[in-house]
Amino acid sequence: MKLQLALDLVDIAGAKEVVSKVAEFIDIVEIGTPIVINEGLHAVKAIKEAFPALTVLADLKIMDAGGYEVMKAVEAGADIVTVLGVSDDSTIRGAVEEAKKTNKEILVDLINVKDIQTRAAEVDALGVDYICVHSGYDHQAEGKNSFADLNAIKSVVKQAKTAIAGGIKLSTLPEVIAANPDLVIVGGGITGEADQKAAAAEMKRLVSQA
Ligand SMILES: O=C([C@H](O)CO)[C@H](O)[C@H](O)COP(=O)(O)O
Repeated sequence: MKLQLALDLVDIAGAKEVVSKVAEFIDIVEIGTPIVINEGLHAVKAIKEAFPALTVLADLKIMDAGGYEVMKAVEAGADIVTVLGVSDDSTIRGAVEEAKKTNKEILVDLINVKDIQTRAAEVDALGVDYICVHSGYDHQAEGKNSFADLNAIKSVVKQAKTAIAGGIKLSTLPEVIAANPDLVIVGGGITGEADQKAAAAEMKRLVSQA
């Protein structure tokens, strides 16, 4: 099981500062959608250049033009790029084809997908690398989480790795680990802590034991 740090509410300088504290405890660093909106793909390039040993995920949440947008993210240094599960099969197919050209990976985010079991099985058949259940900020504000969704997709996903994101904290991590995803994605559960290094270290310890 791997740990991904999601960086959302910071600029490039702030992202570098957080990663320099926790790099030894994370497997993947995510350049979150809000950073890409604020800073563009320069943020992906800056973090890859500063931390070349880390796998970098660009959370573009692609909805259309899958091949082109994956190409631009990979040019900037992304190792993994996200595409929305609600997008058309042709968008996901284009993203997968483009990523495969350079041995990069695609994570499909099932945020706002209504029938997640059916869509998870469909995108699994399209050859994506990760399928992620995700309660976004707006769902989190309504008290929702994706823990049950993870169990639901695990029974239908045969090929891809599974991932979970959305409001995961140290207190809820054991419940997430019990559902056995391949990848746990944590943003505020690390970045919002007074001692980010300690939070990341403890999360890495728990995730590594699974
Ligand atoms: O993808 C995310 C969200 O939609 C904002 O772009 C976050 O990276 C993801 O939810 C993880 O962050 P936390 O919920 O703070 O753990």
